[in-house]
Amino acid sequence: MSLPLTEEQRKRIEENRQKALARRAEKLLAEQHQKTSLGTSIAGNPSQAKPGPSQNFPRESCKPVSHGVIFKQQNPGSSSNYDPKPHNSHKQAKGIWKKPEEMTTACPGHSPPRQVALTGISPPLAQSPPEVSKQQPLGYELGQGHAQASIRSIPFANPTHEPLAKAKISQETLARSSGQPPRDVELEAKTAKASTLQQNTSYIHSSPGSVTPRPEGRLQQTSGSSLQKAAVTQKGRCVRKGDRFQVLIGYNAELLAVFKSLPSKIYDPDSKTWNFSMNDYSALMEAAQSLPTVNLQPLEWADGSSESPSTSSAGQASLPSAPSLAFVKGRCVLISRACFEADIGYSQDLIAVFKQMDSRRYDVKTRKWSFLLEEHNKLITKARCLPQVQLDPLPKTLTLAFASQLKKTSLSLTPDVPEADLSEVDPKLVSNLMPFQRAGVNFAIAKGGRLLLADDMGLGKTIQAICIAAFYRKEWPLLVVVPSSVRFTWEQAFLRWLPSLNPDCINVVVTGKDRLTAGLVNIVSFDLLSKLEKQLKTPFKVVIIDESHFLKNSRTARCRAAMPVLKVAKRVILLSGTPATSRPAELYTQIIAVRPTFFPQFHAFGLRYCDAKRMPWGWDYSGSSNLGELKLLLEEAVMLRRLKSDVLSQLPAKQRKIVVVAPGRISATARAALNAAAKEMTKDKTKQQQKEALILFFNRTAEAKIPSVIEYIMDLLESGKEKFLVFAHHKVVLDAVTKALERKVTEREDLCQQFQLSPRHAVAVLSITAANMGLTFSSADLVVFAELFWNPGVLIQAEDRVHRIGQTSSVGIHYVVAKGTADDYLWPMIQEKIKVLGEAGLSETNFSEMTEATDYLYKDPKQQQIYDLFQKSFEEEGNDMELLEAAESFDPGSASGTSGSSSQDMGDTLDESSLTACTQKKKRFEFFDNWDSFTSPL
Ligand SMILES: Nc1ncnc2c1ncn2[C@@H]1O[C@H](COP(=O)(O)OP(=O)(O)OP(=O)(O)O)[C@@H](O)[C@H]1O
Repeated sequence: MSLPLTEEQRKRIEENRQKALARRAEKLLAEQHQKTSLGTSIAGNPSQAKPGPSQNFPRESCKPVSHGVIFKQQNPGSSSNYDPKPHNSHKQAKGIWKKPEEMTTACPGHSPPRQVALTGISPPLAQSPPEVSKQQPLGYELGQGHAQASIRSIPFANPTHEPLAKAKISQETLARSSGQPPRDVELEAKTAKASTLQQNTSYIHSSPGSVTPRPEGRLQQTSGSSLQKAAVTQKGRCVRKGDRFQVLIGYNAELLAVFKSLPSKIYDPDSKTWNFSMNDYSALMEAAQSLPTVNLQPLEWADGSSESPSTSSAGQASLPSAPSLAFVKGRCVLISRACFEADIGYSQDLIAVFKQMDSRRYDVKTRKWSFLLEEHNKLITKARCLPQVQLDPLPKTLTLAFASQLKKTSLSLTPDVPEADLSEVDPKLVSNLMPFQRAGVNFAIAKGGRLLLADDMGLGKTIQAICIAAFYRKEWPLLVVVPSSVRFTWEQAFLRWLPSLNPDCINVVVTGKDRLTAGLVNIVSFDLLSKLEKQLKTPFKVVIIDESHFLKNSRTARCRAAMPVLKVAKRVILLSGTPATSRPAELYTQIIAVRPTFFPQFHAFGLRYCDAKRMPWGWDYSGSSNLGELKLLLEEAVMLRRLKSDVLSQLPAKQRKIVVVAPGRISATARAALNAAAKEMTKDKTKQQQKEALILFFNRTAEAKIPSVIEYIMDLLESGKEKFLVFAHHKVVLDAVTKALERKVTEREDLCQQFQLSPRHAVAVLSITAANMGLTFSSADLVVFAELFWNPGVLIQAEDRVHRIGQTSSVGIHYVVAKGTADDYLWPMIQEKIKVLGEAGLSETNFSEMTEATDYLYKDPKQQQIYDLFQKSFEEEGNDMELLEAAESFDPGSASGTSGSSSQDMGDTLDESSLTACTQKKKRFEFFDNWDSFTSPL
């Protein structure tokens, strides 16, 4: 418990205080003489008075960045606020600050900081606009003085709250510039004295006249050294209180007057303490420093560091004669293509500099100043002349990326992209490009063939990538790195869009023994690339990476294999609908793959965009910060992203895609079984025997496709496809997919770490025949058919579970087909039937025009025989049920492979009323793992 002061002690305190005040008044007077003579010339600085061309400022350019989310922000709150974390620490930032190359300019028009401060009609709060200054109750100058400046506290607008004796001349100078009358220093000194003696002020007093300091504010008896702040100093400290801070200190009348003058003051009668918003922090610390009887420790941060050495108790030791060491630091942040803002605390000197910028603009809401990029270097040069201010410039990467804006050569809000000359590219491809796809190709070519094409799913990244690569055809051989399950789909796309390309020139790498450079177009999976990369003697000049977010983790074998290839390539075309699924750190490898000179060190990127935090175990880069700026940088120099909603008018309602799965995934046993079944069909047999052979072939197809189907679904999940339906009709396929997804759900926690899978993932596994009607899944926009069905009407009905009223997006429909299986016959049969229906005006759908493999039809006579058998068998009345039953009961383990126990009700379609029952119906209708998310969009 603290003891009350004795009469003797109080007398001595008051004497010391009076002495200190007198010394300060003297010093201020002497100093102010000096200031007035220097300050007058600067006061007339015309740049300050004129409003500046801020009206010319492109308004929209300062709009916050909106659509096109490329990742989900983890801690959005951290992005815009002043960030006192390690990277901003005084020590570290100072290192940057002192860099010789950044100090080259000899500070044109350099004037001592105190002069700038005196001329500025700065508002009392860091980010207040000039107009506000007159209304603010706190009128003292928050000096950023250096060694000669000494204390420059200027009187309060409200004299009853003046905590300090004021220097008359300083006062006059400020009053002149702010249009206020000069004040009387002596009178104010008296007022200050009176206010100090107001012992009945209710603060943390227990009784009038007796100070009962809190433990933190225990009165101290000092040694009386001349270097000490005052004979008796009241110690206190600032502590965080939510987004505000609280001051823990004993009673001090002067400090109390300061408290009362701060706009954000709140007194908490319970704790008997005052708290303030962070906006008032610098002002309070500044004022507290100039009080000889107060020793206020700055806020402590989580890492135990103080905010600024200037506000440490050591910094106060030499008061009152020592200068204020207050230090404000902050950084420039890009807010649009054309402008940046200063994210920094209050400094009157700095505001004076801001006011010298012609393009200055003040945002009353954010309380931040912003400027055109062309004034960036000017502002930084001037700010560097202020010893108490550290305003970090935009990172070099940004100044390089926005060089044209910095040099004032372009102020447009969107980059100008010239039309590329595509006369050398196959006309079939060029004429089929949708307008936005053409714009994508133009963008890529304007960027020298290096970009991350991050269009939404299904917008045709493949056709654009092929077109971009074809533009650089003279630089081929081309390397295309893709997820394993889509290697053959890419082959089909090249065949479709580049008829000029000889099919033999396409090399799809299927095993670790194949050559990576055998073709003019070489298509390889990520995993095989890591095995074969050593084969590369001469580098590929043109490289496409599909699903480039597979490279997001630099420690994976995929990434380690691909990055060196990309580093030496001249053209790098990255494709991904989801370049990052959860955090900006995932973008780093893709950014440097496109622009190797950007952020050569990950740490610098992490500090700026990943909210990097130092932890006991190292740095944590899992957060996010400055996302608006990151988006601007990406859009300017790295990435092009359009959402479906942006280009919906150009898209068909349904986009069908045939996914040709790898024949290599079909096991030797399954292949043998398939071949045997196919042979049976061509033998001269009875109708019934032929039908049985067909059923067997059909069933073996299902079995053979299982690994490829599962691989494709897993790739979709890893590619960030969040919600989709999978249709199949063989029980074995439904079971296998269900099982694989169940495993995935169980493994989710591991997978979340491995692939950063979204918790929003939801997959519905449905039987084509049991769930093709009556249900609505319009919150999904992707349907995968793991198997084909001979009746296109049933397929279209199944497609329409997603494509129906309520669906506002274009729907992607992927048909998984495997060469050398029943799909070879089913697919052409479906196309044929659709065509007939279309001609009769019964169907609007044209499968063949909408899909890659238009020539997916085998014309050898034996195959024609099988095809005819398919047509016959599947068209005959009553055969549907027989085939379905066979599909349901197919047991791959059984010798014949044609039958098992015909168990469940087949072919029954579902309506809404039976929905609940169906969700229970195992193997027919499975959801992974969020049924509700399909019916009510997330
Ligand atoms: N201009 C076009 N003309 C005809 N078909 C097109 C065109 N653009 C895209 N398509 C078709 O749309 C479907 C989807 O295209 P693609 O697979 O390239 O999309 P994507 O952007 O790569 O999607 P994802 O991210 O899902 O892989 C394909 O079947 C493709 O052939």
